[in-house]
Amino acid sequence: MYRFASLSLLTAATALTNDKFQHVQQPLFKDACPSNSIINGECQGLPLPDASNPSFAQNISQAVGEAHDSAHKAADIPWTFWPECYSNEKTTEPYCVFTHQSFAGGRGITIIDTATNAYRMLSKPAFTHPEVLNRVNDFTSPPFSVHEFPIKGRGLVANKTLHRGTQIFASTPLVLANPSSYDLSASERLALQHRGIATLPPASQSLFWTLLDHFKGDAVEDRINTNAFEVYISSSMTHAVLPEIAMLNHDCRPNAAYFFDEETLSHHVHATQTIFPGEEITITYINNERSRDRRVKNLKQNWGFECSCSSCSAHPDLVAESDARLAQMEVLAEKLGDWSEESTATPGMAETLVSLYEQERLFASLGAPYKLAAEAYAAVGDRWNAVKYARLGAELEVLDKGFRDQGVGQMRGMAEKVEMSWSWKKRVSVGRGGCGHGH
Ligand SMILES: C[S@@+](CC[C@H](N)C(=O)[O-])C[C@H]1O[C@@H](n2cnc3c(N)ncnc32)[C@H](O)[C@@H]1O
Repeated sequence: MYRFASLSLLTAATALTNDKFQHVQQPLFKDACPSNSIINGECQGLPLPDASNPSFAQNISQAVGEAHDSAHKAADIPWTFWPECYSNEKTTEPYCVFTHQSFAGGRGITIIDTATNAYRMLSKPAFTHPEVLNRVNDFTSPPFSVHEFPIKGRGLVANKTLHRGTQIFASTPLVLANPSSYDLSASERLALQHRGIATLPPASQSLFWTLLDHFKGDAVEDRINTNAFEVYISSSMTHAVLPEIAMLNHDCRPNAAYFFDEETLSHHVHATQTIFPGEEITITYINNERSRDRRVKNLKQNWGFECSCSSCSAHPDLVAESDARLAQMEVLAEKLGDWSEESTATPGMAETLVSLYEQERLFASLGAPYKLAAEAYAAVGDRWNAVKYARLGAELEVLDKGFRDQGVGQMRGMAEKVEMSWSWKKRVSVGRGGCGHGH
């Protein structure tokens, strides 16, 4: 019997308090009181940061309450708790834990990163213009319910019809953790992670503890590793834990796509095809334009699970047909991407490529073949088909790459003024037949 529950009704595990994690670092400034730490004649134990060039004391562990008081007393610290920081000979800058409890209307965020990166994030509209998050983290009437599946565990199931382009939800991360913090010793890294979770607002801590811990290692680190997504902020890759999107299971033929918007620090999930009530909403964790064996291996190696989606578990005869189509797609994409004089690419090839994606049910990935088709038609001067595919390409790519993506902008520009696009009549020449309709 399947069990349905709304996301907000998920049982929350008891949040760990910071006390549960015993940290044994000795304070470096044990008996000293730095001159800029004396407030109202009282020593705060840690030097105050200069907001424009913050430098926090390292390798000191304060109790959570103490860290809160220190941050509260300091006039120029934007964080709710005084950051705990560690460094060693491998790190170029200390790694700290920065928690901001009022971020995103009180959902809070904890950032495990260098002060340089954390303050860079702090300058994003997500912090400076909180109203940009007004429509984010709204789960009052979600278009899905949580459902327990055999083998793969919990997943999200649509409770109403979702059409292509419908936003399913948008949310901000609870944790942003720079993977370079692995340069710290395990005890220091875990100290930052545990402090990060223990200092989130209680409701967000509870959400964190509902997450799956696939690898059964340290309770916090395991939940981060099982559920984190790689995102880029100011060109720097970091791991984002988003508890709602972490409920979405993988499918090699997904019906939803997501992107991370680094300005608003928010993750957006949209339907890429019609999803009917009762259908599971799925995303992909990997590149699906690979053979079945490569996909299965990738999921096992990087995510640690045996893929149970329909295209992973299909009959070997069907797998062979699918793999043959995927191989044909690779050849066609390569030919269409050849802009040399010797290129044999035609709009017909682009139509075949689009059709192969559809036959493979790779609807969420159609943006790429649409773009190639738009360029192939533009290259022979076929305005209307070029515009048709440029619009379709922009529409789908935006769901996967975001509103600010350069490629999306290019497709929009092409749909607007195809004659100005770089590929316009690129494959029309006397030597190529010159009739304006390709080969
Ligand atoms: C981000 S979580 C997804 C939510 C998870 N099912 C839960 O109960 O919290 C990723 C984990 O879900 C499971 N999973 C996701 N997609 C799967 C699939 N297609 N087949 C088998 N297991 C899957 C794996 O255990 C994987 O490590």
